[in-house]
Amino acid sequence: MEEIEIHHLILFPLISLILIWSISKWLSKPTGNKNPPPSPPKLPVLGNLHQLSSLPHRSFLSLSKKHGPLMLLHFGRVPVLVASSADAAREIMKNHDLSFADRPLYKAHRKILYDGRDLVFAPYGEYWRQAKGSFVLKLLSNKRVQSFQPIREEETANFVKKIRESSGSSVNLSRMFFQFAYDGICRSAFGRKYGESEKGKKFLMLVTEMAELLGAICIGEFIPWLGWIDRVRGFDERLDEVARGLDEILESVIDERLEINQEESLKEENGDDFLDILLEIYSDDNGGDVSGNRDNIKGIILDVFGAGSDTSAVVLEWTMTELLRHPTVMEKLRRHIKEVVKEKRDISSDDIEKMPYLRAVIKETFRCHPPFPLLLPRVACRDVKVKGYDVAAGTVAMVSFWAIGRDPELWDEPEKFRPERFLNSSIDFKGVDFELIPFGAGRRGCPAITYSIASIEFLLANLVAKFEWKLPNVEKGKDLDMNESPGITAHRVVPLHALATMIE
Ligand code: HEM
Repeated sequence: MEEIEIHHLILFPLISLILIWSISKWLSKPTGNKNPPPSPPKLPVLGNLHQLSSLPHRSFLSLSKKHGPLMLLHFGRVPVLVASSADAAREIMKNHDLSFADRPLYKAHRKILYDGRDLVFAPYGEYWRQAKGSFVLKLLSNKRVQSFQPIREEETANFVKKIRESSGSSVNLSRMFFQFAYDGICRSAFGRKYGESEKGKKFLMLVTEMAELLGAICIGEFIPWLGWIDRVRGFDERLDEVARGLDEILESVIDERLEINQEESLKEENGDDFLDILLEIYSDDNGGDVSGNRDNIKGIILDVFGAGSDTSAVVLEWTMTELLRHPTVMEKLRRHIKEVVKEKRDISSDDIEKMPYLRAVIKETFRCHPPFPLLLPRVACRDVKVKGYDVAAGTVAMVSFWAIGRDPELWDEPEKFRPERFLNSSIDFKGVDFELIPFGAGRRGCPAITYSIASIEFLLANLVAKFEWKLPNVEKGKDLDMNESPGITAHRVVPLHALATMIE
């Protein structure tokens, strides 16, 4: 009896080891590509996952220095093409845009974003085409962006008031920027802020969690037989909870709105926010009934919050960080704004158009601190040849704008924050110049450039023109912590605190 038990003790682990080794050999066998892009050596099962830190854009940059601007990694069983130069980005997002027009749809996206019935993660096809068309022409047309100017003005005035009231004491600018961006999105999407209500607080918490979950690495996605780890560590449960919580709130917001819209007089008062426009778009085919399209409406509203609030806050946070570290740039920007505004008390949106130095400061912030260091992933929907290399259908493509912004072949002294580099340059961030693509490019490019830039520039111009800014005592004399946090968007790891004094 004892002999048999000892036998089992040795035999079972041995067989398991042989099994794991064979499976890993099978999983990591070459894909049959004739001429794949250069790859760092990979481990069985893990592929190159062990070479990624919690900040993958930094790991990609150092790997690309060894393996080149177009390299093929493996996240478990998933091949991942990483582009780290403007030239390689152009190949993916322009020359082969159609071949890379899909996005990977992981478990988190499927659960939270209604199986990709949003826009950001919608599979490329007819549904995506229609949703993108509506987004560009109806939700975010130039006319619509202009119609939001009163919201921008009010929210900026609220911000300025809060800073004035806390004059002389240190404020947490990172938190304030996030609230500012979230309130602006809430008003554009729902026509009102839900901020102080129970529903509002819960929604904000869930939206924050959603961003975290959508950016998290879920091991089962790359190594399916390790999927149980996601269950054991509670990831799957959190996904279910967040998806359920968001859905309940959005359902109640839609019901409320449908009720209000039945009362014609109240509908007028409410005006056309994103929700009204989406209800109109998605009821066209059904003679006023949206019941079959509720998931599309909810998915797109979640895109607006997911893609909209965090990103603008990150740009504001890093721009103020760099201005505080570079007082001469801050002073030059202040003089520039004053020259345009002259003796007027209030800055108008027309004034902003005449401030090229403000635009240059924001471009330089994008270059140094892109909100999405790796943009958003794409997927090859067919086999494709990129710069002579064979890339198989199903390969995930990641464009490292983080690396492009630091490329010494493109930028003189890339490590320096110098907005002047954009003053006599035609380089813009609209997706044509691949040196500067914080909003991506091509058919899956961001549809909200004008909308985002309008509120970012308006707030910044006001903050710089109306206040003198300083770092709190504790930060003086030592440089700020410039590290970014892990996750899909790159926040400051340490929130930015600053002191403001009103300029009379
Ligand atoms: C500073 C602010 C923002 C930045 C830096 C940014 C950046 C990006 C990037 C990098 C992409 C992927 C592009 C690609 O694959 O080529 C994207 C897509 C997208 N963004 Fe933005 N975004 C911002 C604000 C917003 C806002 C405010 C909204 C909504 C109101 C929004 C909605 C979207 C949508 C719907 C897509 C998906 C487009 C598609 O897949 O066809 N973004 N954004």
